[in-house]
Amino acid sequence: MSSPVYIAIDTPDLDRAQQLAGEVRHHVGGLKLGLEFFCANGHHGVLEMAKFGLPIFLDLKLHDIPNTVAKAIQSLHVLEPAILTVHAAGGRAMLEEAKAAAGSGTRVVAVTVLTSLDAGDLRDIGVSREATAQVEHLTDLAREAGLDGIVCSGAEVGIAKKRWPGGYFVVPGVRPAGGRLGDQKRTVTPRQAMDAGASVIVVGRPITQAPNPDQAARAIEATL
Ligand SMILES: O=C(O)c1cc(=O)[nH]c(=O)n1[C@@H]1O[C@H](COP(=O)(O)O)[C@@H](O)[C@H]1O
Repeated sequence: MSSPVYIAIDTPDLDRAQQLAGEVRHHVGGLKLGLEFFCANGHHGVLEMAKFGLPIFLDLKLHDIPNTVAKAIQSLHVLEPAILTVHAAGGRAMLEEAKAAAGSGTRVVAVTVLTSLDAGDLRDIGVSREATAQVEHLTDLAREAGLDGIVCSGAEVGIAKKRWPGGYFVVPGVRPAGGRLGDQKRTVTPRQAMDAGASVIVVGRPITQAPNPDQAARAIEATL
C-alpha cells in the first residue's frame, strides 16, 4: 500500500524540488506542489515533477468568483493533478463549478479552516464559531456541493469524518512529537491524524528542513 504521506515541496527552486523528491520518493505517497512552487515554475515545473511518477497534489487554494475558478481549473487539466484545493469560503456555487470543471481523475477538496488559524484569528475575520464548529459547517457545504473531500487539521478530522464517512480527508499541519510548529497553530502528530481518520497527511518542513529528508520521511512512516 502506498504511503499516506504527501510531502509539501514548498520552494520556488525547481532544482531543489527535484532533489528533494528524488531523495524521498520511496517513502512518500505523493508530491504536494503549492503556491510557492507554482508561482515560480508554473505548468512546466509541475510537468517536470510529475516525471517522478508519484501522484501530484496541486495546492493552489483557488478562491474567486465561480466563473474565474472554473476557467482556471480548466487550464490545469493538462497537468492531471490527483488532488486540487479550493477554499470552501468561496461559497456553494464556486465549489459546484470547481468540481464540474475538474477532470474525472482529480479529487477536488475544500480547505475549511487553515491550520495556521486559532480562535483569535477566526474572530479577526468575523468568524465567531470555534474552529471545530466552522470545519463541521464547511464539511457539510463541501459534501452538498459535490466535492470529494476537505482539508482540515487533525484536531477536527475525526468529527468531520463522522459527518461525511465517504469523504476524502487531507490533514496538513502535522508535526512529529516535539517538532517545531513554525506558523502552524492547530497541530497533531502524523499518527494522531491517521488514527483520527485522515486519508492523507501533508508534511512539509519536518521533512524538507531536516538534515536528512529521506531519514525524516522514513521516521514519520515508521510511526504510522
Ligand atoms: O491545503 C493545504 O495543504 C494546507 C492547508 C492548511 O490549512 N494548512 C497547511 O499548512 N496547508 C499546506 O500544508 C503544508 C504544511 O507545511 P509544513 O507546515 O511545512 O508541514 C504547506 O504547504 C501549506 O500550504
